[in-house]
This record gives sequence, structure tokens and C-alpha cells, in this order.
Amino acid sequence: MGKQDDLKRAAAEAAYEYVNDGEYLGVGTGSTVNHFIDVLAERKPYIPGCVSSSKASTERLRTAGFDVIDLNSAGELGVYIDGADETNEHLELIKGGGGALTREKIIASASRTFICMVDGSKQVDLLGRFPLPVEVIEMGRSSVARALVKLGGEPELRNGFVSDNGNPILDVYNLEIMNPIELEDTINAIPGVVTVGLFARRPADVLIVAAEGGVQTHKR
Ligand SMILES: O=C(CO)[C@H](O)[C@H](O)COP(=O)(O)O
Repeated sequence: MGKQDDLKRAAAEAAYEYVNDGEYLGVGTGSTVNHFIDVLAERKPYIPGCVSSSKASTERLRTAGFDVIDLNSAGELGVYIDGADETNEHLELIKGGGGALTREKIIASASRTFICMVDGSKQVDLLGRFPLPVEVIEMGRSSVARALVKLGGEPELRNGFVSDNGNPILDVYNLEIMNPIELEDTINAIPGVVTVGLFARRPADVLIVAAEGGVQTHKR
């Protein structure tokens, strides 16, 4: 394992402390979450069902021996554990580098506690260095892109990619996100937008940051 992987694994181990035996668990998507699923597989807590944010995580969870259930059957979740692409000091996030942003936002909003795991490289003062993912309806791809240009961004179609919901994603470069809540609302209001990968209205509740010096936990 490389250094980055060691940090992701350390963050995943710290996140495991929030898993409640006997409770449904929300599980996100990405390489950090893959480490978290490995930790689950090793420690084998009793989880009656996981709600997963992607086909990839569903497959990995099932292979590890966990049941994956529909969010509609699970109802409100206690804990949701996921990674992020960028985070600021208010625990606001950019997510969607793995393309699972819509399901991630739904699960985060249906969960009492959202635990986010990152390595230190993802902490920024101002969100927007990472291109902001926007999932769109195919028919509105160009009109949404023009609206995003008017907001000062440079949208690029994620080539050869469709989300698990069958939609394309625009990655928006060069946005300086001074007011994440305002921008989240503005982009969500563009006709054709399914979800913007800004998690400001629903930030993380707990942020676990693994860096060279150790693991730190921040709470809102
Ligand atoms: O939002 C996500 C997927 O849609 C991921 O949480 C995000 O991309 C971070 O991934 P990784 O843990 O691989 O760095």
C-alpha cells in the first residue's frame, strides 16, 4: 500500500468507531470507502442492512457478506459513512469525483449523522480547486453548461461516463466558491440539473482527517 492508501485506511479505521451494532448503515463510494468496507469485512459487526450509494459499493459490500437494502425500506438512517473530494473548515464538501453524488446526497439527507473520511490533502480554505461535479439530464447538458459558464465556471463533460442513474456529469473547473450554500442553491435551480456535488446545505457532522501527524476528528 502507498502512503495515500495508508492514510485512507487510517481514516477508515477511525470511522469504524461510529458503526453501531444492530443498526442500518449508510455506506458511500470511492477508494476511502473501499478501505472502510475492508475494515467492516475484517471486524464483522452485526449490521442488519447497509444502504449503498453506488453499484460498486453494493457489490463490494455483498462480497464482504453484508446485506444491502433499499433506502425506502431502511427509513431514516443513524449513520452514513463516506469520503469526499474536498472539505473546508465548516465541513462543507465537494463530492462526486466517483460520480455517485446524487445517491450520496440522498443518503446524507436521510441520515442523522454523516461521517466523512478524508486524507489531509483534501482540506482547503476555499472549495473549488477540485472540479465541481454536476449530474445533469442528457437533454439539458448544453443548456446547463451555458448557465454554468455564466456563473464563471468552465464545465467539461466527463467523457465516456454515465452515473448509476444513467445521467452524464459535467465537471466545472475554475470556480472560486466564496458562498457554498448560495452556489449550491443557484446550481440546483438550473433546469436540467439533477444534483450538484456541493454539500453545504447538508455538510458532514463529523470529519475524520488522516494526515502524516495522525488522525484528527472535527465536529460541527
Ligand atoms: O464523492 C465521492 C464519490 O462520488 C467520493 O467520496 C469522493 O470522490 C472521494 O473518493 P476517494 O475516497 O476515492 O478519494
